[in-house]
Amino acid sequence: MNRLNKFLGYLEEYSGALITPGTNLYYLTGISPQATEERLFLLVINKGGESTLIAPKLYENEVDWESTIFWSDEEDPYKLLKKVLTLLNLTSGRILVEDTMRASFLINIEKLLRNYELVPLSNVTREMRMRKDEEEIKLMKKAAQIADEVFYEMISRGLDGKSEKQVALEIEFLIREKGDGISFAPIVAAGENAANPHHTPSERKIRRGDIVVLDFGAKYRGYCSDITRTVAIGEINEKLREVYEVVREAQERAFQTVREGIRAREVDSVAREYISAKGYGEYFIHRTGHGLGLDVHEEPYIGSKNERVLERGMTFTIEPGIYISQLGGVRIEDDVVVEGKKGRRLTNAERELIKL
Ligand SMILES: CSCC[C@H](N)C(=O)N1CCC[C@H]1C(=O)O
Repeated sequence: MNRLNKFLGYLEEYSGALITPGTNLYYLTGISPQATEERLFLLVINKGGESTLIAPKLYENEVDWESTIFWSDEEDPYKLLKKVLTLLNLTSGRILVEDTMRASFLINIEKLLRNYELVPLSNVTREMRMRKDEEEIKLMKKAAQIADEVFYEMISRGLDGKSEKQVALEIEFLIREKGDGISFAPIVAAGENAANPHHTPSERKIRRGDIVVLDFGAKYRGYCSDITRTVAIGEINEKLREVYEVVREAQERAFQTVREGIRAREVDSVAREYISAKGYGEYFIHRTGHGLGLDVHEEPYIGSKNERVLERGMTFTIEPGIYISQLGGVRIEDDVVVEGKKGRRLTNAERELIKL
């Protein structure tokens, strides 16, 4: 059964859906147009499966959908939408709306949907997308392999003397060469900057004695990888060496607990309890991981409150970290898939501390 038909199966309590471009539209239809932020590009679908795509004329040669109305810059797309809603018998009820739809579109659309209750589309797609099939896992494995390769290429080139920004650019270039794009802007955080989990790469030069956090991911046919490795430039301070081993062991223990039937929060608590027992609990300031797929952050989140029971085919990261202001930080992250009684790592780059 194709994904759109499967989606229709979930629409019992809804009249239909309004879907703008993004990972849900791609997942359901394969349509993934670029640069649609400004002009309305909208798939309207009713629970019977009838649909019309309203798309800017700029995409005429690119988009191939059974029923499409192209609109030119001189036209008002909302007048077209009004007609389409009537044609598809979408006049009242509950309608699913893409969560990431721009407010400027939503404000205009709401005026046409006064009798509707708008419901986030993710209420349905979250459930569909959380369990990956074999084909999706193959694509994620490929995205993960690219991340591993880029890591090894970067450490063989060396980091000493380069700025964080330069390293981030090199990572991005390598990813774009090998895959389809980056999952997110690479994080390169050296020395004291490694204490900021989402550090923006700066002009700071990497030098001997630094610890360096490298966090990046590749996209392959839409699917993301996300890897973090922390390396040492020469000899690093003893405390950071200790912190590194605590994080490495916490990551390993959390990974070893992954299996079908366990709750997401239980994986989080294994990493968290270990780090706390070693005296660093207050420095582990984020969840242990997040689901990964077409989006770099999606369900299942591996956090202390998530009661979600893990199932075969779910994919997520395991990435505990310890961050100490003024000193630095360590994070080690792998992408993992649940395979029955155990998990399998999709990223496999060395986890022992690498000294460059
Ligand atoms: C999408 S930007 C952050 C990417 C990074 N790999 C990441 O997911 N995290 C870094 C700190 C924890 C974790 C997060 O939950 O943001």
